[in-house]
Amino acid sequence: MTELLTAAQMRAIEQAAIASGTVTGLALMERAGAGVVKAILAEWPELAEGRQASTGALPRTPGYFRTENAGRRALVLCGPGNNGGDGFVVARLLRARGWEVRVHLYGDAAKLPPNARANHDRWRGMGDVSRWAAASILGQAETMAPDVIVDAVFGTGLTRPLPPEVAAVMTALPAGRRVAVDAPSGLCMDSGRVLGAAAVCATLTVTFHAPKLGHVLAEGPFRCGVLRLVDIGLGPQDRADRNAHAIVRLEEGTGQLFKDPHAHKFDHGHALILSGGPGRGGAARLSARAALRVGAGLVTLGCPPDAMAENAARLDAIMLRQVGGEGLAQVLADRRINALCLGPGFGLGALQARHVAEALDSGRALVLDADALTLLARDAGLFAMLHADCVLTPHAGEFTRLFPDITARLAKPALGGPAFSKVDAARAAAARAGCVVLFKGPDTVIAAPSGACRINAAVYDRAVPWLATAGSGDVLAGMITGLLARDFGAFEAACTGAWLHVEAARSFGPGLIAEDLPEELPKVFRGLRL
Ligand SMILES: NC(=O)C1=CN([C@@H]2O[C@H](COP(=O)(O)OP(=O)(O)OC[C@H]3O[C@@H](n4cnc5c(N)ncnc54)[C@H](OP(=O)(O)O)[C@@H]3O)[C@@H](O)[C@H]2O)[C@@H](O)CC1
Ligand SMILES: [K+]
Repeated sequence: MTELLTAAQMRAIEQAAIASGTVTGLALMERAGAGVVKAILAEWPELAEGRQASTGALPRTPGYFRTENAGRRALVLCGPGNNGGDGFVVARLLRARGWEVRVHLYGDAAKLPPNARANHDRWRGMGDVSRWAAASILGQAETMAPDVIVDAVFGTGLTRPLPPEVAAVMTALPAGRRVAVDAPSGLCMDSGRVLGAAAVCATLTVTFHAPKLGHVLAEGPFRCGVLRLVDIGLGPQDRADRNAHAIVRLEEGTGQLFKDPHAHKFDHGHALILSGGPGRGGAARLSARAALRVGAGLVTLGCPPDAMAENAARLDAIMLRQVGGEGLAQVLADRRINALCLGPGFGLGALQARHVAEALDSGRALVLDADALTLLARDAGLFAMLHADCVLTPHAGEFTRLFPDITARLAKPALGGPAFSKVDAARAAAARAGCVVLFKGPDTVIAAPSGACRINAAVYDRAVPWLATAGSGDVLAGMITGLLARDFGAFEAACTGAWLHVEAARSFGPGLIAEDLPEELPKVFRGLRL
């Protein structure tokens, strides 16, 4: 499973590898720069040919420079750290392919760190380095009409907003192929947030060894454009941090979705979904359908007496039970009911609050979504009843209601790195609630009170904008409830449910409505060869 690293973890990995003597910092930098050039040519294969190649009029280039890319032009912007060092490598390798390359340095060459300085000096044997001047860089970007602009100003070492003279350039770069080395300058790699107000909008970002949190969180995907990962030879043994909970993983697994062919339906659990009153049952029915499709052995919808007729007319495989003022005790006397879902279309009255309290008191595994989250936010007593087998599934608005102080930290302008991130927010919320928190979005973050954390990233080629549709959250709550019924632990149920939810949406494609999601699960399962 892919690990998402913080900038500090990446630095520790590099330092450990260098300290072990297996590789030098200079070799890593060379591989990084070479990886960027390779990624550029893979992304835009037309650049591997000279501009005039089709006319046969290739200009002659002196010395050992190859001419296959003659006429291609790059503007390389380097910064004061090792990201700049990568930029000098890129400049040299492009020049060696016959490109015309112009290099600008923000900072003082004499103060570059040793490896960056070495590559600066190697480049100086081939070409000039201009001092940073916003007007002249932008002028050159206009007149030179570069095929590629390389942003090697700041990478994982960014600690504060871009200086004004850098921001002036980075926010005014012409449209075209803008390649960010490791990170679009201005973007915090721990949070995906822009430090201050300015950052590059890249068309291609090439990063090394492992993606960083900032590539998938918040503004990261928008700023990075296409993300490519380059192996620079740091093996899996070069782990920064052996504390598993410090590592955030990208959710890409399927948990234990296989079913034992000899098992009985009761072996797959019995989920109870509570519904609201008449005319409000659609959301809970969606949840119930998702719980059944994800593999719960039995699913019962519980609803008030006056909603029985409506639900009876709409349900077949899903069983129906009346749950009214008498409370949940009678229903929960059936010990086979092992997972509950409260919230979708539920209502916000005193009776619903009592049902939430009873559900929590029962100690059963449960998902609290939608209205149940609002009830929790209103009542500290209810909130205090949360336990380790609960999953909260807030979207941003519900998260704010539940954890206003944590949202306030997330909303505060990010002026220094590492900036407070959605991962930090979800972890803080899970620790406070004492249960699993699934903080929704294209960058859904799932955190457990232990600190374990995964991101279900529906970004880049996994983006599913059509998942933002009415009822989609109800389906997610139902999928997680069904997995809880199947005896998944709360954290695994939330992670696997979130993953399946996106996979179902990807499988169906544009035009999706919430009803389609549960119906798409069989196809997703077939793809997994279950
Ligand atoms: N280590 C390795 O072996 C390898 C590293 N690799 C590459 O190195 C990159 C990380 O390098 P890095 O740590 O030197 O950080 P980088 O992003 O270049 O910037 C640091 C400099 O910027 C400065 N600075 C920060 N913010 C600023 C601001 N707003 N305004 C002005 N200045 C600011 C900061 O100064 P300071 O904060 O100390 O004052 C410092 O001088 C990584 O992204 C990858 O590309 C690869 O080659 C693989 C091998
Ligand atoms: K950069």
